[in-house]
Amino acid sequence: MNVIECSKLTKTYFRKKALDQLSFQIEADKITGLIGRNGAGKTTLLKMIAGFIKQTSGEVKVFDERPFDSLTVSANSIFVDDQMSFPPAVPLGELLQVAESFYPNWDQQLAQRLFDYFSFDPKNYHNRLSKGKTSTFNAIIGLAARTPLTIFDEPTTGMDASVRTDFYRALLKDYIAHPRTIIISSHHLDEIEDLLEDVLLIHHGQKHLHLPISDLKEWAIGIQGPKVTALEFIDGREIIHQKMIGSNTLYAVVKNVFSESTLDRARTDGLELSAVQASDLCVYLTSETKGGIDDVFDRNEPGADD
Ligand SMILES: Nc1ncnc2c1ncn2[C@@H]1O[C@H](COP(=O)(O)OP(=O)(O)OP(=O)(O)O)[C@@H](O)[C@H]1O
Repeated sequence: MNVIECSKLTKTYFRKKALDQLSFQIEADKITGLIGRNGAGKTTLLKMIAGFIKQTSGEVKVFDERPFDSLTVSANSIFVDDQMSFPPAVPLGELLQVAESFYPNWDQQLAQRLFDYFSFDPKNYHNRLSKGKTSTFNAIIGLAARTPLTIFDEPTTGMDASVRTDFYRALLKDYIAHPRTIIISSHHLDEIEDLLEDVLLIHHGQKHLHLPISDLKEWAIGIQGPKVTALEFIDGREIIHQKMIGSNTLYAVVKNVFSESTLDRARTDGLELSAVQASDLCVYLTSETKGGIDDVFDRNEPGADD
């Protein structure tokens, strides 16, 4: 069963397309990573799924309903980000109690254990928390709510490395015990790839790839060797990424559509073949063609050559 179905979903802000004809489905009880560069449209998409904003055109269905203003969707989902707001006068300890009345599947014991583990003071207030602590508290709410659809938009903003690791581990453990549909957006696929079943990669508001993480790991292949041999081997293929190593060795990434015998021949010809990390592949696929950061510094001053 699909929990989310998007068809030609488009969102335009002041004539600029934040989402452009996005079509995909997300099955129930899967963890999907929504990956994309800054401004790719991740938050816009997630807010539309949560029913916070309306599309310009196309269709989005969540639990078979249009999510905007849908009671079903709001009762069965939670949207966790660093902007979550809570009543400012209610201390954190009481917020956990109040949350219980909002979410039918709320696990008070889990919430309290995580609250204590991360050393929250029940008498403190949400608007006095540091950035990382705010994200951690919000993540606790998101986990303990156990809503059928849980949306985490960059949930680890501000968390330090060990808290991020703990959070992802808690998420995985709770998901295994209580499977539900989870979408988690991030720029850092490497941090979350062990959690994920599927990856949805978006770029400039468009779907780039939507596939199981296991397929993504085999989607491309790295080819390294003498420049002429490597170029001959990948002739006619779309080069996703390339760099020279020294003056004569080329490393190139291309889509892995080769047969085993073709790959064997490449090895015999002296080419080294390697897997491409899923996170690196996403970076290559969404890189902007404006050179590297070094070009900003290496470029001559305007008019210097005049
Ligand atoms: N309320 C708004 N008004 C105008 N433009 C907006 C608004 N919200 C988002 N945008 C634009 O839509 C595009 C997508 O933004 P969005 O926040 O969805 O991207 P994102 O992938 O979540 O980015 P990031 O990773 O930086 O958080 C951007 O160009 C952004 O400037």
